[in-house]
Amino acid sequence: MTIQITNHYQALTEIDAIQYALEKNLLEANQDYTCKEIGDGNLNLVFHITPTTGGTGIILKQALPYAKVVGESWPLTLERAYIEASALQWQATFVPTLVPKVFHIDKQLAITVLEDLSNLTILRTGLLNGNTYPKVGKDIGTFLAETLYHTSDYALHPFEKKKQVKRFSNPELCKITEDLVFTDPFFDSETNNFEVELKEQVESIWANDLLKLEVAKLKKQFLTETEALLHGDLHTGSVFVNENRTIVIDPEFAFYGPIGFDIGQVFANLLFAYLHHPEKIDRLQTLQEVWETYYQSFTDLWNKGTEDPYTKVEGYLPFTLTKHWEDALGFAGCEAIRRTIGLAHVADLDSIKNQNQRIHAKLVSLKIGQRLILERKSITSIQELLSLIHQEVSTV
Ligand SMILES: Nc1ncnc2c1ncn2[C@@H]1O[C@H](COP(=O)(O)OP(=O)(O)O)[C@@H](O)[C@H]1O
Ligand SMILES: CSC[C@H]1O[C@H](OP(=O)(O)O)[C@H](O)[C@@H]1O
Repeated sequence: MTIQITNHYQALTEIDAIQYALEKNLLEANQDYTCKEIGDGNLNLVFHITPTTGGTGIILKQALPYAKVVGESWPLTLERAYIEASALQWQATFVPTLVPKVFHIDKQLAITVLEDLSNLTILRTGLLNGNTYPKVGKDIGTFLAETLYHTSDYALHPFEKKKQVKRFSNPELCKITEDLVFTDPFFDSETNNFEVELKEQVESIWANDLLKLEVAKLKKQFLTETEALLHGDLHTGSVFVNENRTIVIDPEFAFYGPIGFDIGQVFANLLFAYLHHPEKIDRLQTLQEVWETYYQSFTDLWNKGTEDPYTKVEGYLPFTLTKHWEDALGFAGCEAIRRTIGLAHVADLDSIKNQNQRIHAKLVSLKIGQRLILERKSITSIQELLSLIHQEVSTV
């Protein structure tokens, strides 16, 4: 079967993907290739095309016009593919070694052709398998500081910043987060999914108006603040690693939002890695390194000079970093709760085979999630955060 390369969208097959890449001169013509669809995410097709003789190939990622995890009943804009590719290209200007190379973009077919990273491991998988990655905390901290600072009002002229806010308007993907992270888990919604053993705890969340008021405030921030271009879905399944390299992939949820959202998602997903392997304290050391690197790198970028004269005013930098910290804790709390009882779970918790241990880990996640939301303004240091985590792991 061959595909006509037209302006009309069609979802590719594995054979189509090879032909497409050959026609676009993305592969050498005088070789044979094999192609496998390897997408394990919730939304897209990911084709891995390699020479039949072996070795590195290319990745062809194509958005489907619906959410793959649910099916055609959940239509989804194809424009997200272009947002993802554009975010990767912009991020590459700040952190070229921390994002995959983009070889080709096709807006009509919602295709992005990317560097093949299959010799690396998805961070979530590597951590679940018991591996440790000494560089990853610093690399993610650097990624966060560089991408968030350089796309913010601190670094950009206000005209340029507002142009970028428009360019990265991503309402359909934001709506997924608004529903799945901030709303559904806090109400008795159909999308929720949790074990019966969690019911009592879940119902106490649904009945807790004080908690819901704080989540409402966090959701409002997500809806309205345009601090920087966020990755928007920065969990450990969005990071490739080996001992030497860290590569952040999959920014299809990119949009202008509150800086603490990206940081908080990283915090929560490292917490899940720790809850899976509570004997592996390095997961929390990584979390600490993410924050400390972020703090130092953001400070250095700020001190080098910014667009806004107010950034020279004493107290403004600590005020800003305190806001990022408090927001990160609150957003981490929402992520902890939604990945435990909402629609999209994480393998870190779901794959714990022993039933008692799994339920314990999930109860801890729910408890920590609630405390981070409620106490985000009174947890003032990384040490306090780590003590809170240790306390909950040993007492629930
Ligand atoms: N550049 C790449 N190199 C190798 N494998 C990749 C690459 N990008 C994605 N993958 C594989 O495809 C999977 C899904 O990719 P991802 O971008 O997370 O898709 P989705 O947007 O559907 O979540 C990843 O978990 C990884 O296994
Ligand atoms: C219906 S999308 C659910 C969920 O999936 C996205 O994550 P992934 O990167 O695994 O595709 C995102 O976190 C959404 O909230």
